[in-house]
Amino acid sequence: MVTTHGNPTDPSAFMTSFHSASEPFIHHQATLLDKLQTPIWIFDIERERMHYVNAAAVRLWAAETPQELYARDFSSTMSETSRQRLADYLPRLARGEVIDEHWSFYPGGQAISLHCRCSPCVMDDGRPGMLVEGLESDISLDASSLRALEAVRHTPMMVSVFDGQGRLLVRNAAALAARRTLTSLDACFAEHEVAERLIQQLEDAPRCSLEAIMRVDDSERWHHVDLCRATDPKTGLPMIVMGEFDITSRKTLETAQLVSKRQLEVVIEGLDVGLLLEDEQRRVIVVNQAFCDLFGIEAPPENLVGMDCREAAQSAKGHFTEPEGFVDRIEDLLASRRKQSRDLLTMVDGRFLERAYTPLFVADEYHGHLWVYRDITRQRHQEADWARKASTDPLTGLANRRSFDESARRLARSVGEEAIPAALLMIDIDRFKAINDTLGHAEGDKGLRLLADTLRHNLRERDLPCRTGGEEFMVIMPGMLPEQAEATAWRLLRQIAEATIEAEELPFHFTVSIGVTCFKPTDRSIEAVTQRADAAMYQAKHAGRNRVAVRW
Ligand SMILES: Nc1nc2c(ncn2[C@@H]2O[C@H](COP(=O)(O)OP(=O)(O)OP(=O)(O)O)[C@@H](O)[C@H]2O)c(=O)[nH]1
Repeated sequence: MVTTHGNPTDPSAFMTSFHSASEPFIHHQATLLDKLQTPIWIFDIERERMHYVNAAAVRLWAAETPQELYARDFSSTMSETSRQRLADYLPRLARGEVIDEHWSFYPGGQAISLHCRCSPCVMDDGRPGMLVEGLESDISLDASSLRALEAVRHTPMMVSVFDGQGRLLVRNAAALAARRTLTSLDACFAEHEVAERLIQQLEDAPRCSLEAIMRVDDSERWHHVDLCRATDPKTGLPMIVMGEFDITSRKTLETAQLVSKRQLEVVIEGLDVGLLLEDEQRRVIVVNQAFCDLFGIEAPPENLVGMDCREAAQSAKGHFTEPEGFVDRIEDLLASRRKQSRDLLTMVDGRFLERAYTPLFVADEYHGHLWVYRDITRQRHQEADWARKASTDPLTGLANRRSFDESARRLARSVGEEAIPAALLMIDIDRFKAINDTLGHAEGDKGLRLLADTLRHNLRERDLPCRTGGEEFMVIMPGMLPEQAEATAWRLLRQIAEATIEAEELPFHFTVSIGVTCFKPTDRSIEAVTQRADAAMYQAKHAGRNRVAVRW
């Protein structure tokens, strides 16, 4: 009927012996197999059918006769894990491998764990079959032990058992699937000497756990590894039981998080803005070096983590020109919570800080707030410089036409609203063309600068002298009554006439004509007042120059 061969690595030899055997001898062999106490059977894995079963094996399935088992449809009763195990066997048996594993049987409710040696064989129709010998029969286990055994067998955790020296004794399906070939504990670890260290460690402690890079069939993976010391119940020899599960995805995620956290720290440290992150209790979560530098804090930023920001604000308020305003504004912003905002802070040492407040919400839940402080002193100075340049005449340094227009408009408005007096002078150099033509343009410029200096040094602080055209100047005089304005005009006229310009060839003098007027509440525009000043100035020109004329 069926024959197995002695050398499982050579299935063809088995076929030869089968065909050369005589019928009676085979029959005799079958009878002999029934006499054995060792359960033996041949299973057709592909069809999930029993192909042969000896008398000792029949009882494992609680059957009365072999025929009963030959007729049985195992596919309907077989568990998915058992089917998977058998499917794994197929290629291994085809390679001629002999597989030693435990299987559980439940004849009549009794639990039996049997050490099965599974060898390849060829069945009558030439297809591959699996010959099983139950090597240790009748190991009766109580139900809970068996359940534990089954759990170990089917768990996705990789369970391997080694002897005291780390040589592999047995392992479950998951451990087998991870590493097809394995002989020692040492071969499990990617790093050398880890196994040796762990074996030593287990001499002092009953168990240990670690996360390690492990070698599996095709690659290296991160595993969580639990090792414990045990004793073989049969031999009394020490054993090491290792349980492993794959944590590669978690480790990859952790590494990515670690990298991005570090990157974030580097970015925060690299920022030249002071950054302070507070939690909802107003405790420091993150602060950078730039923040410490801005406030002259000598301690390293990490020392500030956990600090109470309310107290810190109180002790920092002295840095600001408006200390109470600094603290009150913080409280206002925190009370508003949802609004982002920017403030300008002026420091007592002359610096300007811009402070940005950003409340932090995660999924609509308030998680504290971020303060970003930026030193904008240079920017402010630059802006002031640009503004000054935009409103200053480069030759004389006096306010230019644009600045004159703005100031005159402002003054005209307040004269209209508050009825305060204000005067305007228009000053024009007499016969300036002749100066340019005879002495040259550069000498003419000296005359313009001298006139500017004379105005700058002989007017009140609140008066605004402007160069509004080539050789035309205006003076805005807030609070000045008409007669005072006229007197001032005559004084200036004399001072200008007396001034000497140190020219290259010969020192020279020049005179000016001045028109005087005042701002009136009835003026509809600044053009109205400038036209009056202009008319007065031309009046002075026509009257012979070097004089003051008024037009009220
Ligand atoms: N050097 C110099 N001359 C200027 C500048 N801007 C205007 N001028 C000159 O100022 C002169 C103005 O001449 P005019 O408008 O004819 O009047 P004026 O010669 O002063 O005679 P009156 O105003 O009638 O007394 C012109 O020669 C211009 O070239 C400047 O920035 N520098």
